[in-house]
Parts: sequence; C-alpha cells; structure tokens
Amino acid sequence: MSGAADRSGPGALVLVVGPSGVGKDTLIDGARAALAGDERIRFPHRLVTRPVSAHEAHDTISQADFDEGVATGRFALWWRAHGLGYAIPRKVTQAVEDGAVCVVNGSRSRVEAARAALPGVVVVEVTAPREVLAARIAARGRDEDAQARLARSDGLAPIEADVTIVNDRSPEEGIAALVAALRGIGTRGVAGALEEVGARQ
Ligand SMILES: Nc1ncnc2c1ncn2[C@@H]1O[C@H](COP(=O)(O)OP(=O)(O)OP(=O)(O)O)[C@@H](O)[C@H]1O
Ligand SMILES: O=P(O)(O)OC[C@H]1O[C@H](OP(=O)(O)O)[C@H](O)[C@@H]1O
Repeated sequence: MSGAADRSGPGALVLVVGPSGVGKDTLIDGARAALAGDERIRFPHRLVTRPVSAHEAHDTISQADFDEGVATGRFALWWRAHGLGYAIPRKVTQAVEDGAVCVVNGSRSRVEAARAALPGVVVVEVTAPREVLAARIAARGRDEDAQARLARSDGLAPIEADVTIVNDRSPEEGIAALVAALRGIGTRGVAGALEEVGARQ
C-alpha cells in the first residue's frame, strides 16, 4: 500500500456494501482478478477478528488488538457485526490520498461515518431480492446464523449509495458491473462510475 500512485484520476476509497449473501466478496474477488494489471486500483485486506479462511483474503487481528486499536483511534474505520470486529487500516486512507483507488468490503452501518471522516469515499451498494439472499446463504452452507444474517438488514437504516449494482444475474455479470464502476471511478470519479454502470443496465 505504500508509495504514491499514478495521479491520472482522483483517489477513492470504494466501500462495497450490502446484505450478507448478496455477493460482495464474489464481486470483489472477480474484480481483483480482472483488474490485476491495473496498479492504481487496489484491494487492500481488512483486519478481521477471525482466522484466515478461504472465504475472504483478510488479515487476522486478535480481539485484544482490535479493542486496543478502537480505543486508541488506530483504524481509519471499524465496525462490529456477526460477533466479529472489522477494521480498515489507516495506510489505506493514506494510499487514497496518494491517488489510489482502494476497494474494500464495508459495512452499511458505517457509510455516513466514513463519508464524514475519510477522503474520497464512494459507496457501491450491491443488492438482490431477499429470497435470493436466503437461497445463497443456505447454499453457501457456511453460516450457523443464517436467519440472523438475513434479519440484520431489518435493523439498519437505508443508505444512500453512489452506485448500485443489482447482483441478481450471473456472477460474471455482477463482476463486470463492478469492474466497469471501478474503471469509471479511476478515471472520472463517481460520475464516471455512474456513466459506466448506467450504460450497462
Ligand atoms: N450472481 C450470483 N449468482 C449466484 N450466486 C452468487 C452470485 N453472487 C454470489 N453468489 C454466491 O452467493 C454466496 C454469497 O456470496 P458472497 O460470499 O460473495 O456474499 P457476501 O455479500 O460477501 O456475503 P457476507 O457478507 O455474508 O460475507 C456465495 O456462495 C457466492 O458464490
Ligand atoms: O450488515 P453490514 O453492517 O452492512 O455488514 C457487516 C459485515 O458483514 C459481512 O461480514 P462477513 O464478510 O460475512 O464476515 C460484511 O463483510 C460486512 O463487513
């Protein structure tokens, strides 16, 4: 994450948000592969208080380190969900200030806090009908708390997204929409993303 990025466009912190099972990690993983040749668009790891798994490329942090980081303001952004702690390291926002487009899986609960406190925040909301979410969570077979994951959306205020991707078709179509949005953000900011995604729908 270190080093100044090419400043050919504005830096951005792209928060990919949406309910559990909507496909955030699928779209982010696909976009990472598709954009591997683009050094300016980066996919930094989050810190999560769970062991490393095939589910997501993240860095593990102990609960004690997480709590200490929250108490001392060490993270650019943090939240708790599903009994876990999540954080975005400050080096990510430094890279954004240097002109990088950094893409992370975020929380709907921190969208407004991020906009208020961090540079270049762009919110990409991924949506799908609730019955689709339920079927995907069940098929994934990972979560003992499947019902709680679905119900979490009921307790969250609606967010105002900059870009919305409806991931109700194939994963490839959802990935293509995120790739197009990120390329647009990289060249023309939010307006570029809207042009790219709007042109595809
Ligand atoms: N467009 C799609 N069509 C069919 N299945 C999909 C699609 N997108 C994602 N999936 C599948 O749905 C499941 C949930 O996707 P994924 O884990 O990426 O969601 P997520 O939003 O990151 O969820 P969580 O917040 O719970 O981690 C996975 O098994 C994934 O393979
Ligand atoms: O419901 P909200 O707050 O939007 O999202 C909370 C968190 O839930 C998911 O966790 P995981 O990846 O399944 O561990 C997402 O990654 C997100 O960070």
